[in-house]
Amino acid sequence: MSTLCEIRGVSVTYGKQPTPALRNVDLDIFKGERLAIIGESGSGKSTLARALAGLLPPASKVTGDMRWSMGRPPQPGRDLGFVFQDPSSSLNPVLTIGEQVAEGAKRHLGLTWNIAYVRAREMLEHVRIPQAARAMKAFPHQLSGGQRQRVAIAAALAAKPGILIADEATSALDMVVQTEIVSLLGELVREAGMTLIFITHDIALASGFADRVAIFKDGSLIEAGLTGTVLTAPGSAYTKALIASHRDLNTPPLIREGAS
Ligand SMILES: Nc1ncnc2c1ncn2[C@@H]1O[C@H](COP(=O)(O)OP(=O)(O)OP(=O)(O)O)[C@@H](O)[C@H]1O
Repeated sequence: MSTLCEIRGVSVTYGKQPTPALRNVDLDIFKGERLAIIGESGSGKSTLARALAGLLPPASKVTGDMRWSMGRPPQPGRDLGFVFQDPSSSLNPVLTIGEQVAEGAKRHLGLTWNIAYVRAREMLEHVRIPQAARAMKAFPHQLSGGQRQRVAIAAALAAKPGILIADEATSALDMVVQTEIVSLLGELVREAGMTLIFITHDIALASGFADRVAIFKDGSLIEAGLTGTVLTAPGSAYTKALIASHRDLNTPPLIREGAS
């Protein structure tokens, strides 16, 4: 696989904060992979996502290099789609579902409203919103949380970006809907050949579908590698503890006997 982005020595400090939120991170992101960024709350996962998307607040200080294969940072919305934990934060409450999904396609692909509207409906069908034609005319509050997240995914993908960042995109959903959305995301990125950066605090969820995992703690990258390798032979006591904390009676094993 070729490299999409080489992150080298990247540190991020917000405003006047005394300590950096991200410290000296070295990580490669490969084209077309599903990479899970895993860590507990405050470990710097969202900071890394915002740094990759160029969406850090203006007062933050970034040092180090992010070398993109296309020779420039991706343009949010066009080259890179973002799905957040709370779809309400990315969906406009006073626009219909159809208008907001069409908006990205219109703006970034230069489509007319009519064509963008057709594309929006195709996208809603693609993310399996029931009765897509009807949903086009609905407002966000008229849909369930899982359906709103499907709409947010459709909006993020409307301009056909090559990269999708899902930042705790399923954390607010119940287990069944969470599993459906994760498998939908996996399927969509695979068929479009996109790169997925999946940010989560849940190592069990990530282990189900990520090609590689990167474990963060207190702003530092602890280790990164193929999912099976990191889970079967973790290189740090912290990763071992994270894995162990998921081995309880309510959680299925991360690695099944005999799985490769
Ligand atoms: N805009 C901001 N201004 C100041 N500090 C911030 C800002 N955003 C995040 N931080 C701090 O940076 C550190 C890393 O936060 P970040 O949101 O990246 O972690 P995270 O792993 O994504 O956690 P969570 O899952 O809770 O969002 C935390 O200490 C947080 O308080």
